[in-house]
Amino acid sequence: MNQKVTDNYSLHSSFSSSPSASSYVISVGLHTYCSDFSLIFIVFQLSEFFLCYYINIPKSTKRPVSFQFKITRQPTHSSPGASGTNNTPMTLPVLAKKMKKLASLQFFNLKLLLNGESSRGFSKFKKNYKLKAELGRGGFGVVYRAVRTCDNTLVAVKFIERSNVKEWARINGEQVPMEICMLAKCSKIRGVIRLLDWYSIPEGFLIVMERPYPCIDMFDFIKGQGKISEEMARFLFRQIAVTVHECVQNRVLHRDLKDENVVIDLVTGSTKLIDFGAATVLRRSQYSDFQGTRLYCPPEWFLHSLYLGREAAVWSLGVLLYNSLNGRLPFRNEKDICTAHLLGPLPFFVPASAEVKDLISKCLTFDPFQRCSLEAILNHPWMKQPSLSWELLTKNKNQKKTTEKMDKSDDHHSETLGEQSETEEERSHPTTVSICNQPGSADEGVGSSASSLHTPPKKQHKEHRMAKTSLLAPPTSIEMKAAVQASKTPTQFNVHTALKNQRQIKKHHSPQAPNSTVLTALRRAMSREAQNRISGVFSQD
Ligand SMILES: Nc1ncnc2c1ncn2[C@@H]1O[C@H](COP(=O)(O)OP(=O)(O)OP(=O)(O)O)[C@@H](O)[C@H]1O
Repeated sequence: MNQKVTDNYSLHSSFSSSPSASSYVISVGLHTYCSDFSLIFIVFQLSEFFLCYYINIPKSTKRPVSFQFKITRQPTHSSPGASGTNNTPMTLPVLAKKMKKLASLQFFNLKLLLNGESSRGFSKFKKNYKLKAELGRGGFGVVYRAVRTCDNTLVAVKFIERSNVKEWARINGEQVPMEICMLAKCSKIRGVIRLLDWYSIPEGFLIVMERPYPCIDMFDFIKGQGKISEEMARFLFRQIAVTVHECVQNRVLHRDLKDENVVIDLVTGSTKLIDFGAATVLRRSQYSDFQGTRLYCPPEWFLHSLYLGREAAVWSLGVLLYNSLNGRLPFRNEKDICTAHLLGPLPFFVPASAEVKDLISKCLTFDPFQRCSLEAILNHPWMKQPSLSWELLTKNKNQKKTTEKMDKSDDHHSETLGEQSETEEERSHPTTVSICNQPGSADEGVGSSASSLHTPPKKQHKEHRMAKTSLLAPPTSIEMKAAVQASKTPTQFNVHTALKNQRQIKKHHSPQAPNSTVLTALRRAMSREAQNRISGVFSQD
């Protein structure tokens, strides 16, 4: 056994047992949390065993220190069936499994004991912020409205489960999800949502961000308008493109650029890029991993499972701009993404200038090496045209309606997290869907299928994107083979078979949408305060 228990602790392989085999000693390496406790003694009951932690930490230790678990069979109790025969202790694998489960939670309490109250623990969070109702959710996180109690600043709090974190980084020596690190790196960029704070709880992380008020995400904004004018699209897109360029200059690649990840301040019209959950450090070489939204993903990913950072960002911006103007995505599925260029220019469902069409086609160039650069987007003639002010752009009735709606909706969300029932919570979020091409899913009627590229059906003309996309796991090699095959031989049979196969695969690979377990985790963390108090009693001993 040599298992990683948490990011900060590891169980080493040294089991030793007494001659009577009635007790074990497990040595545990403690890598980070060193404080000036000299001895801590805690007892837990594990099945028919008592588990004792002996922790001996010299004062001001800089090096990793170790402590021991001693597991002793209860003298009064013996259960032959459960884990062995009389006088036969649990088998090592069973014991190790139980230990691992128990240890991951107990280590968190241990950290509190060693360091006193953590400055990034849940009780500190509770002291500083008042959590309110849910604001939005995606594939990997739930975002809550909250208020900073000291000055009533409105904030958004995103909870991400530890198990959903794919990439880690370090801030001041502490291991954090890459999302926090990337947000911190972009904290000075005006168009990026500002990271205010973050907290670590055993189940995951709480990211505290600024929350413009009143605000709306761009998906809802476009949906509310049906479509937005070219002037409005320019006003918003220019800010987004500048922000993406600035992120890249800070060596941050967002990798999930889409309307759902842009928040619009309805008073000023300024846009804020959110959700750095798929972000990573920008590099010159190609990437072979992807966690973003597939309908915004460039063809090279589906065909070669590789992409270059800047080039992929330009493609996503092209999808975003097309979507802003048309109220629908340009591609319905991977096959569309890989084959649309063979079928001529993309259809437009609204009148659009030649300049904006030119910019979109330059962003959505099939060959990444021929695709325009981020700088070329910023210098494109369409981007250089003067735009109206936000006040003038929003003077029409529709936009006012959206603003008023947002004002009211915030008033409605005054209930605290503890008061919100789980059924209410589930009812209020029926829109998160997978991007599998299920009938009635987000992609049905969104964008253009290969067959509809030249002759858009009249019915589609009035349809708008109704539901948000969600994150999906990267395609498997089978999926990619299917897409490549489909792009090479676009006959109805192959396409149908390939997509059917992909659907089946996706069923297994889509991450589970967060459900009430996330909320339960938060509630559990709230009640942990009580548990910590009990741990405090042990420390006094
Ligand atoms: N700082 C914020 N201010 C206002 N609204 C926000 C903020 N952060 C997130 N939201 C809302 O919450 C929604 C979900 O947030 P976010 O995209 O970060 O979650 P996610 O789980 O990573 O989503 P996805 O699966 O789309 O990547 C957003 O679409 C937006 O509506």
